[in-house]
Amino acid sequence: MYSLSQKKIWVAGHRGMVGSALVRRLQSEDCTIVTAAREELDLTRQDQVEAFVRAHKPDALILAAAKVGGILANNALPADFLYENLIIEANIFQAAHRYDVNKILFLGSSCIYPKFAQQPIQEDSLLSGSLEPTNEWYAIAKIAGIKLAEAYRRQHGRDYISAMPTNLYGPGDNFDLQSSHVLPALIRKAHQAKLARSDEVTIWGTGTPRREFLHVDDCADALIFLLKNYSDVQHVNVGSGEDIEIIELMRLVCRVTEFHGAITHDLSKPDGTPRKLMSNATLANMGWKPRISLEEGIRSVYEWYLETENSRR
Ligand SMILES: NC(=O)c1ccc[n+]([C@@H]2O[C@H](COP(=O)([O-])OP(=O)(O)OC[C@H]3O[C@@H](n4cnc5c(N)ncnc54)[C@H](OP(=O)(O)O)[C@@H]3O)[C@@H](O)[C@H]2O)c1
Ligand SMILES: C[C@@H]1O[C@H](OP(=O)(O)OP(=O)(O)OC[C@H]2O[C@@H](n3cnc4c(=O)[nH]c(N)nc43)[C@H](O)[C@@H]2O)[C@@H](O)[C@H](O)[C@@H]1O
Repeated sequence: MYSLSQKKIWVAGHRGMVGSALVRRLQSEDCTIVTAAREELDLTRQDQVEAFVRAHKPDALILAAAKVGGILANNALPADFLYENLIIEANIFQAAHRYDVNKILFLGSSCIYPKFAQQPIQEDSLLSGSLEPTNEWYAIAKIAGIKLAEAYRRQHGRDYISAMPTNLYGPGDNFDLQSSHVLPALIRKAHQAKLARSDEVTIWGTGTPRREFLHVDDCADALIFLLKNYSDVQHVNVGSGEDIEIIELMRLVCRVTEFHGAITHDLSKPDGTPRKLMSNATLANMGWKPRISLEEGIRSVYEWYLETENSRR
């Protein structure tokens, strides 16, 4: 058991969707939260990362900073997704070890697993097959992050661990229709179609791929649970244990947003991996489970979207 009491915890990426959920969750712990905005600390710059870690000497850090995006952004910007994520990870692990930060929680993603991995995906299917081409650049960088945690543990005895969250959603998500993940895009599209009194709304691809979703507040809770209770070389899946077809997800979003038109398909856009439901047995066996149902989560995010709509335009 790792106690957070009186500890200094650096949340790297605290302005992002996951980072801000982690800050909310850590506020109920007896710890000091350390943060730095990108303007004062660019994590792609080794000198800046070293100076920051040397100056602040956190007891632990959670790496929730990354170049992140949906299927189209991943496919369109392979160099950015590979380079930025690799260098952020390399800088942070190196500086943490150099200045004696003994605890890191690294965040990967369910896209690290082979495109046709057996479902539900067990942690040990990593590197057992080919990756999904639309996100292999990001996946390779995330696999490197897992291996950095493993390597520093093996070579230097560091307590560095990795968690693989499934597709996340929640307040603070990116609603840009080109670069976002599917759920914020569908909420925005359905809402805009309702306002425009349109007869239809368009989803990308066939609608047959299945995805697993977890509310970011459940994810943050699971991550703090792991930080406190887990110390091993094996990365841990963080998911809800349930998945849904994209077309069904759109129907659910239409119900929540009260858009009653038809759903059409843009087949020029990729489907990506057909299914990536992760096994959540490792976390469940440790006693953690999610609390927010998908419908409840979508309703609360839609409320958040409406409240913040004006500030986003
Ligand atoms: N969203 C998902 O569905 C999902 C699923 C699985 C895993 N994850 C993982 O969760 C983590 C966080 O994702 P997220 O959804 O919260 O993404 P996000 O909302 O885009 O947040 C990423 C954060 O990283 C910061 N950042 C990126 N590059 C930086 C740099 N060079 N220097 C300083 N800060 C930098 C961003 O800063 P700015 O605020 O300045 O842009 C932002 O605060 C990532 O590791 C991701 O792989 C996310
Ligand atoms: C969690 C992240 O998942 C990402 O994969 P992935 O689930 O396919 O990424 P998403 O962009 O969430 O797309 C999931 C599925 O939803 C479909 N989809 C339907 N309509 C839309 C839409 O309007 N916008 C978007 N974005 N999708 C849409 C999309 O074609 C794909 O089959 C990876 O690229 C990342 O690397 C990361 O792992």
